[in-house]
Amino acid sequence: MNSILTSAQMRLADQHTIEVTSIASIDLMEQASSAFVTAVMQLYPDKNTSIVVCCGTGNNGGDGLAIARLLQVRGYDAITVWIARFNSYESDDFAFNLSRLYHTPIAVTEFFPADQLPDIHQHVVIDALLGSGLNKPLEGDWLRMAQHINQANRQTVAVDIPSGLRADGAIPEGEYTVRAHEVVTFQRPKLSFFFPESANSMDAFQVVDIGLDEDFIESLPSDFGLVEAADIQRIYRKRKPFSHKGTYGHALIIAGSTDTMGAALLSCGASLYSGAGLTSACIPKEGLVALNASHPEVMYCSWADLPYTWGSFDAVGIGPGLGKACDNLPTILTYSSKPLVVDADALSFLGGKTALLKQLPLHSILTPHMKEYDRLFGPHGNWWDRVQSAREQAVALQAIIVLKNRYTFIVLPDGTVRINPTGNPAMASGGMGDVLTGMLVSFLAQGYDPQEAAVLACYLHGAAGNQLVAAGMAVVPASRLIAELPRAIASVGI
Ligand SMILES: NC(=O)C1=CN([C@@H]2O[C@H](COP(=O)(O)OP(=O)(O)OC[C@H]3O[C@@H](n4cnc5c(N)ncnc54)[C@H](OP(=O)(O)O)[C@@H]3O)[C@@H](O)[C@H]2O)[C@H](O)CC1
Ligand SMILES: [K+]
Repeated sequence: MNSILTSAQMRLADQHTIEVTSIASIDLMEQASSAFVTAVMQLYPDKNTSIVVCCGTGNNGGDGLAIARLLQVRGYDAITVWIARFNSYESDDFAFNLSRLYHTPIAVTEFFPADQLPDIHQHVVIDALLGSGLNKPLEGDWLRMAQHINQANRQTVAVDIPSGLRADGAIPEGEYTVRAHEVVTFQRPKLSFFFPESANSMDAFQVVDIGLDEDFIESLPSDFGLVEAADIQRIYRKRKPFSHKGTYGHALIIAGSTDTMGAALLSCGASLYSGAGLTSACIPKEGLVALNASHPEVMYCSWADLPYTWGSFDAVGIGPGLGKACDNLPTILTYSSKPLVVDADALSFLGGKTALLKQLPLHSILTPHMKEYDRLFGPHGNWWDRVQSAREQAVALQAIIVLKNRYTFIVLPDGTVRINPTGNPAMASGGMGDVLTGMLVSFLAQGYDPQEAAVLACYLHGAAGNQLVAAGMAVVPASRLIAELPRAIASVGI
């Protein structure tokens, strides 16, 4: 897992690296700028590409100056530098890099408050106005400069972070930032990149290694970690020789109603294709023909039989398309406790029912999307507040809250958050949540502990979608995703 640092911690890592490795801060800036330039050269290999580097006067601007020089050294001839001299501040490394720039043929123009800004006719804008040192919203000349860059509508690449975007904390609605097509960020992604509000500021990001001390970074306490393929390799247990269906557990999906049987079928299919030894469906009887036709391997269990068969299940998922049958949830919670996944209608049913929420088995997995989350725990004005609230709720309920989004936040009972990196917009369609629920139940039934099951299911769900996109699919329907799950699992280990 890659821990994600606050901007204050990033500064610490910066200082620590300078002290321990005795690298001078100007050389660290050079390393960062060089890594940025390598990324830009891949994005725009044509050395005739005209580029304007817009610099502030702090270290983000210092990076910008070094980037301009290094681009020129590597053969890019159409480089222009703009400097925003909107206050008297200059960092030492900015000043040093400016003196170096004067030994190059690069044209430098300085802009002072209220100066008119010329049209941007270059193909690419490199945004090095403000970085992780941002401490207030853009206003005055800074705001005008950011608007000018955005209005030019050029390919924009931000250094470390789009100017005006905060690295962590709530992103207020309507906060103005430079809008970057690509962010080349240093050493670690910034926390705000994973929050939906950042979509106004950037399309994509890539992380470049600038040589900060990794051991030190990983030793810093962090509440947020980015799940990596290595975590999945560590969690996933290969199927054993001489194993049989009993080895991989019995999953029960309680889902579906007359009008929403599809949700139940998707969950059952996902459980099956994620490797549960047995999957049973507690669905209305009128769904049986469809169940047998779509997943003949899945067994049927009636509501009436549930109290008697309950002991045979290793994990239970409840909610997809369940509708009015959610009224049975309080009764189900009186049965012996089992690893439980609560989704969709069952989550809405639990909204405001604090006593019932507290009756959920320890380390149950709740899988709300934004609206379901707010129905459960009250409205939230932004994603930062929602995630902070989920951290409190996960601790209070000793539950795992899988807050679904482009980057799903897996909030653990100790209040820490794992961010899932996999998934893509081709997967943005109905039924994906039902698939995730089936996967979660399947992994619980197979004996993964709830935290492992949550990380594994979220990662492989997105990985399957990524595989289909890589294979040429522009849209990934949920039923197609199910069929891809075995291949996503195989990519971890057979
Ligand atoms: N470890 C690393 O990741 C490295 C990062 N590098 C680069 O350094 C920047 C961070 O540089 P820093 O000098 O700390 O800060 P900025 O350049 O982002 O900002 C400079 C000053 O700007 C002022 N400020 C803050 N907010 C605003 C605003 N809204 N409007 C105007 N001015 C603003 C603030 O000064 P004040 O006096 O106003 O408080 C800042 O100090 C990082 O992003 C990387 O690009 C290194 O190059 C390598 C190591
Ligand atoms: K920037």
